[in-house]
Amino acid sequence: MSLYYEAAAVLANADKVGGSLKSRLYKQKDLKSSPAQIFALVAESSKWSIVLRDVVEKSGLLTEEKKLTPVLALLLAHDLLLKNGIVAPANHVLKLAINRHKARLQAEFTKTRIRLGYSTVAALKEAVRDGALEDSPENAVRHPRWVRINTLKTTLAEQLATTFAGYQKTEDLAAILTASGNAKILLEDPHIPNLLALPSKADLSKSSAYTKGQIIFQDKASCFPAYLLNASPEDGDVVDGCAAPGNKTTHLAAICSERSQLADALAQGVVAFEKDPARALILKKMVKLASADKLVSIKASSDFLAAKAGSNEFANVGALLLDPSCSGSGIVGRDDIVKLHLPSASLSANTDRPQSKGKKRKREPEKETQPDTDATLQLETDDTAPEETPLEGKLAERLQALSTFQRRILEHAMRFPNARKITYSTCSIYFEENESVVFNALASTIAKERGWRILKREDQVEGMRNWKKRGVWEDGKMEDNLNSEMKVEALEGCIRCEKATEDGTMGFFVAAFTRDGGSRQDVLQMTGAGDDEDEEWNGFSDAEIPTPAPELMAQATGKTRKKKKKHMN
Ligand SMILES: C[S@@+](CC[C@H](N)C(=O)[O-])C[C@H]1O[C@@H](n2cnc3c(N)ncnc32)[C@H](O)[C@@H]1O
Repeated sequence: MSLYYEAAAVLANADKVGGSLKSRLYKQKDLKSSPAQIFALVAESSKWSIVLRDVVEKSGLLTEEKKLTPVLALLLAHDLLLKNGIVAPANHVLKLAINRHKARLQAEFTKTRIRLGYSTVAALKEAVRDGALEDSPENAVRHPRWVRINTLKTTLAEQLATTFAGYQKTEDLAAILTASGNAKILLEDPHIPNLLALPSKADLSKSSAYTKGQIIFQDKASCFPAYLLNASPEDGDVVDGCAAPGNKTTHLAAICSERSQLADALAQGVVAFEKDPARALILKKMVKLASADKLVSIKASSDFLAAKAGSNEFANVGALLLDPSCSGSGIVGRDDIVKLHLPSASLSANTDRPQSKGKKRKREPEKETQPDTDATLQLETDDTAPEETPLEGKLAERLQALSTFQRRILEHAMRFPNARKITYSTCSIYFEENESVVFNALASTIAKERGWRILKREDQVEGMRNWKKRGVWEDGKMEDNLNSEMKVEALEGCIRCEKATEDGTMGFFVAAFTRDGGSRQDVLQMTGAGDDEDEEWNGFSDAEIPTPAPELMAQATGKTRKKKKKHMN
């Protein structure tokens, strides 16, 4: 076997040896290539994969060379474009395949380099070496610094005239993505009101607007749920079921406050549940810093699943935002992993990536050498523990536990008798935690009894309606006895964000649910059955709860502000 086939097989974990890249390599006794050579190829290709993915896709290589898998294409493109060529005899099938596309690949490589803003190959190499293109917190190219203007304390106009005075406005996110950290350039987001994009290295943490809670660092995708929920004064109170550290809670409060001012109505209350006591403290600080404590009532150390939906306490709840614990797979990755951004055959040549609108993800026949159905293949480089369970097995079990919990949360929200709006979101890229939870919840007894349905794209607030990336379907992940028209409509209603793309977002998923009003008496009668079912739930492992981003913790644990009077209506 050639170096490339061997590397692809190790990545695919075809022999099911499990463990990290290094342990997989050193357990293979019959490798023709040296483990060090394979390791170097994989590690180097992984660093370049964010660039090479686009090059391979745009070249049309995968469409034309059916023998190549995404992993093989990436490894070969790496050696062809960045090394001294393919390590294989002249008539080797892989060498012949990649060499047929040499000119096109080189041209696409040049175009990608220029698009990324590097005038020379040496400059691009330096950026790749420094990890400047990766979707890490240090990312200089793919992830802007998103800044939400906290309208509970200030206005966009005020901030543009003060904190951002002298900044040049652009409508081109690419300009933000490629700007240096100290460039005074900003973009007013076209989808989310009161949201700005700045260069990723822009440091506003010492600005008075930040320390006063007038601006909040919040990823664009994370602003989708509160905006999509679109709660208005006539909806009554709003529940945030899984609230800490509180970004979405304070966003909700800001939206509710604005709407009530516009409607000249009393602002509705926001009830924020947080099960974890330590995180509830962070939530309290965040809410106070944002001056949301006038609207938000915090249920600290409270399990949302234990809330009696039919009780008088929640009789005025008309909308719920659910952002439960998830795998966090959409969040920026760790440093001790090799991460290959895989090209997709379906996105090859002349298609914008990624495009998933209501379509099945393509599974190529070479599935064997493509171990991960996601666009990114991640693998630890080193084993820190002697455990050797295959990663895929662990992941599948974890996803199963998470999706069961997430579905419980969502179905519990559907029991609130006067609720008419729900959003469900995760910062996960996995179908199991996203579309699968949505479809399973829609098929539940409670959803059918109460008439819950997905909020159609055409009925969503403008910015969300205009967002292009929608739900995806993955074959074989759940029973598919769905009416195809409804399935397409539901997927179209779901919203996805991908990380490390030109959109500048983290990996994220959100869907909204709605239902028409029924008689209040009817729905109250139904509530009893639902509450019994809730009691079976025995909680969820805290180990699954992702920790908040350091910047959030810093903001939350900063100086406390003067306490304002809290009230709920
Ligand atoms: C993904 S985080 C929420 C992030 C938050 N929405 C934000 O934007 O800042 C999930 C939170 O839900 C909490 N949680 C998990 N299960 C819960 C439950 N049953 N009831 C209340 N909170 C829960 C976790 O402790 C965690 O703080």
